[in-house]
Amino acid sequence: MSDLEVRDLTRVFASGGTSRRAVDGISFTAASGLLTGFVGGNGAGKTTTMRMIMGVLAITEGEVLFDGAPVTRADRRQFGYMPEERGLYPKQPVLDQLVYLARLRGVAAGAARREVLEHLDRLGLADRGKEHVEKLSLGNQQRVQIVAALMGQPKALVLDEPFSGLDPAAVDAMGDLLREHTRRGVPVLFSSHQLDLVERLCERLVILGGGTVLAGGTPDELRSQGTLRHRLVLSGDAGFVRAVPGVRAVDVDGPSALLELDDDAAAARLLSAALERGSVHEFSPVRPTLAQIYREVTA
Ligand SMILES: Nc1ncnc2c1ncn2[C@@H]1O[C@H](COP(=O)(O)OP(=O)(O)OP(=O)(O)O)[C@@H](O)[C@H]1O
Repeated sequence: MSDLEVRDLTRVFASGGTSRRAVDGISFTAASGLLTGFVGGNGAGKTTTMRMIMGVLAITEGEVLFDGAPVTRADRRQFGYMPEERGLYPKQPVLDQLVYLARLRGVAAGAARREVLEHLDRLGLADRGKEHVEKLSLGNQQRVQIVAALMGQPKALVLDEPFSGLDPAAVDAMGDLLREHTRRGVPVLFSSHQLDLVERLCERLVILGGGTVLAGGTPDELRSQGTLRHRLVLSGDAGFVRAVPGVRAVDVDGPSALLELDDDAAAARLLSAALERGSVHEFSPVRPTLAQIYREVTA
């Protein structure tokens, strides 16, 4: 079991006499064999954290552990990394670059070629190997970047926005590929702004805001911390709910309303007011979505 762990990690950027704590004492674990989603608004500190994990940016304070020990340069060479700035050579053929990268990770020549061709095929790029990277569409360049990070059976994956710009078929292919790595026991940490996708794929989540960890856990754990809402569906118009004490209308649309209730007494008031006006078709709790949790913790 090789967890990737960050402990009290801090990065301060100093310039022109001012300093800014872009990452401020964060701790979390990307556990072995699990997909951990790293989410947070623009400027939350995700890229800075990933760069410190990979050693491309110096750590101001704190540490990164791999398999329980401080991460070494040799460990990092075995990590698959997809940096925000990407970094393939635009004027070189796709296949040559990927084989070269796989060889750098210690894969023998024949095996490297086979591995690259298989991955290109799975991401729908089987016939593009001879093309220069710059000739590909942005989405296809992104696919090539993904292949670059996955070569050579990496021991951990750190992927900055790997899903951005991918079409739904590529998202599915990518999800399947990442699962194959978690099945080998590899920790996978990836950042994303697509909460629906994170909710669908991840076993764990870390929500970052202003350089600190705002919340973390499994999607179910996070949902259970969120505000429970109720859906009310009536025979007539539901607009009256706005005037019921202890009831907050999140959304009212004709006979249907999504509500937050202060307590049981508010629920009782709401139901009796509804029944006075006609029949109640539905009154049920609504599980919070990850998007709702995200809005609550980052508010
Ligand atoms: N080299 C740098 N010098 C100074 N400030 C920086 C530098 N790199 C990042 N920052 C600042 O650190 C903060 C965190 O940025 P970071 O790129 O880590 O956020 P992010 O969560 O990845 O955002 P996004 O979702 O927009 O990519 C921002 O305020 C950013 O301006």
